[in-house]
Amino acid sequence: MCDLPSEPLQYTAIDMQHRQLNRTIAIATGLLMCAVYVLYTFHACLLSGLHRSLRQSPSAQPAAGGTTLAPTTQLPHVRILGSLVRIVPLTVEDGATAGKRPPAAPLRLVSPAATNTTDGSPKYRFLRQQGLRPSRHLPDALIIGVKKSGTRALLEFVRLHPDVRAAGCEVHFFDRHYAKGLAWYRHHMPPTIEGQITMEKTPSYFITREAPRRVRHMNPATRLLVVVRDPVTRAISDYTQARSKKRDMKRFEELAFTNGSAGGVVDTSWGPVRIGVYARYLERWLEHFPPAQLLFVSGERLIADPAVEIGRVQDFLGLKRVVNEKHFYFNSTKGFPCLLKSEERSSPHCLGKTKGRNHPHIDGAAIDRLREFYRPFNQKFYHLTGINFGWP
Ligand SMILES: Nc1ncnc2c1ncn2[C@@H]1O[C@H](COP(=O)(O)OS(=O)(=O)O)[C@@H](OP(=O)(O)O)[C@H]1O
Repeated sequence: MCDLPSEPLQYTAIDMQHRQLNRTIAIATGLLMCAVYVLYTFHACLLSGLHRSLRQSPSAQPAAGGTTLAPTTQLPHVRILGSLVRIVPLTVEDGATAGKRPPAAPLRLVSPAATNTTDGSPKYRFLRQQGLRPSRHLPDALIIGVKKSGTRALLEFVRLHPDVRAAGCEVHFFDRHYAKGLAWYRHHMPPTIEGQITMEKTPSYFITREAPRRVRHMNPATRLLVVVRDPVTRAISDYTQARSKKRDMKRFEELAFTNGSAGGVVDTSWGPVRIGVYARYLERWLEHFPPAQLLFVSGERLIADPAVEIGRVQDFLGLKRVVNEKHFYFNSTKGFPCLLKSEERSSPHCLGKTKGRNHPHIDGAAIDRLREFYRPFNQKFYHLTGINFGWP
């Protein structure tokens, strides 16, 4: 056990009293600060609640309607296709609540021939919420042909334009389904909003005898796009497609010439050969449409320089040049221009595998003979169109 001096013992007792006092003061200060904080928070809540109820009071509501949305005048406006559009929050669903909204003025003058879409996809719901009423219209422009010349590429490229909407598949109205009537045809068109043009492509229209008259009957102002390609490569492409469906097909040379070889007469009754006599079909179209209503697109240039051809197409359709070289890249594996993105896909992609097939080897003499056969028809076609396509 150790002995401690008495003075140090006395000092420790005083020190403990001081410490006790300090602790009491610290606790009291803490309590005071808490009380001040609680009072402040309560006050702030009270003020913001008052402010909210003032904003929701009837005098602050828009005159028409009585919607729970912010007053109409406070909604942001944006310009879409040259029209001022009120932006309504997307969270408001169609139905009872939306029905209370003040009616938005339709921006499209819907023609009596148009059918309102019932498409419930988010895109159209969004447009309806903006007061835009998408509706289906008969085509303003048609890609009428020519089969295997690049018609799909042309359609996919031109529909990159935001003001173009196109039927995805070939509708075959003017050749196979004409009896079903224009209402049937219109129903196959995509919904559009004001300022957008409707397009469709069916390459067999070009060679359908009744098609020019029927298209004119639908609308004499219809713009017609014709993609053309060297008729010899077109014939081989046509044959390649047919052969892909029928494995035991005869060789190209056997079908293209009456005696089965290049030494014989060109068999113009065979579809792949006959279709390449473009001038013959064009003359029929020119009986019903003025030349200014037709645009001829080079299938070769559509591959070599798609932006240039699409530039011409946009001008012809009266569209701003939006689709340009920035939309394309050349895919060296495929050997064709492909798209960086499209309406359907946001990643780079090429046309399907049925476009840009490998062609079978065709005897050189057969090709020469076919070139010779087409030459006068090509000249006539150049004369009718005023364009020298430069086919060999
Ligand atoms: N970018 C691009 N990608 C792939 N293919 C392209 C492209 N541009 C033009 N082409 C050429 O289009 C040819 C097919 O023509 P169509 O689309 O008119 O064919 S169809 O009539 O609709 O069946 C197709 O013919 P084939 O090469 O014989 O397959 C192509 O040569």
